[in-house]
Amino acid sequence: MMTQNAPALDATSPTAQPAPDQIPALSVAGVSHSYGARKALNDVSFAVRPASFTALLGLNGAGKSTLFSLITRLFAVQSGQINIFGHDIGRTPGEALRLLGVVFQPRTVDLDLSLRQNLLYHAALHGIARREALARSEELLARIGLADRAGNKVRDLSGGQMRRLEIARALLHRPRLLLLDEATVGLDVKARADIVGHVRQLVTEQGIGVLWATHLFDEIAATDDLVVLHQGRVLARGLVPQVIAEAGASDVNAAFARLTTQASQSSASSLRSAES
Ligand SMILES: Nc1ncnc2c1ncn2[C@@H]1O[C@H](COP(=O)(O)OP(=O)(O)OP(=O)(O)O)[C@@H](O)[C@H]1O
Repeated sequence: MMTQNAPALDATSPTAQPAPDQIPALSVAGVSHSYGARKALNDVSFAVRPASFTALLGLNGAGKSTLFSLITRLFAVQSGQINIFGHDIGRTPGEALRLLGVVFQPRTVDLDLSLRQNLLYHAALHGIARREALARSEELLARIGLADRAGNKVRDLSGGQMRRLEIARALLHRPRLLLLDEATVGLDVKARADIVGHVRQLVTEQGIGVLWATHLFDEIAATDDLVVLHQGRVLARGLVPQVIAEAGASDVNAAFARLTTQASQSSASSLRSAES
């Protein structure tokens, strides 16, 4: 089942020139990716609206990290197209990546530097002048409640605090689209709720478009946009209540179970007919 969405969420609709406020923060259109003979993504299409929280829901191996590697240009796009606020990441990577902030699944802060040093180092990589970098670092550290720890080594922070620091770092160059790949992995319930709450505030207060990759149903809210990714394919996309209703389910958990069962049954039956 493929859930249809409001026009702004449809990456593949043949609109001529969308109005600037309708340009998706992210559009992924017909993207496939293979590692040798293994197809990790198969004709993936969806969009993230500006100032929205889009949950990308998939189990381990669904293809979430592969998709993030393509959006951030760690891998070249083999087929399909990815645009960030209308900028094709292949043809105009500078404009596209300038608008993008990323928090990867593995921890990437330097444990032996202070919080402030981590931020300043990253700001320098983005070409932000030192005085401005200092001001932005202090502002972001205050926002994540760690201003008083600015001079401490990152090693002394809790897992949740390190994640908050990584989110602050991803925001230093003031991106309009933020990708987070399983950002709450390894955190306790309270730290997870804090991180999700913080990111949701970025959407409502600063209008940032968020793509939040997760395998945890309780991180998804009724007001979110949802993309269900399973074995490299998008099984459903749309507002959460839409996806649930179209799957004939009562909640996200049940919708996911139904959609993935149907997908497994249909791939088993195509395998049987190919063999007969
Ligand atoms: N470098 C690689 N070489 C070969 N196959 C890979 C490689 N990276 C990923 N894969 C395969 O591609 C598929 C998608 O993996 P991917 O890591 O993108 O999924 P994921 O949803 O991010 O899962 P996880 O949350 O476990 O990282 C899986 O079948 C995986 O085994």
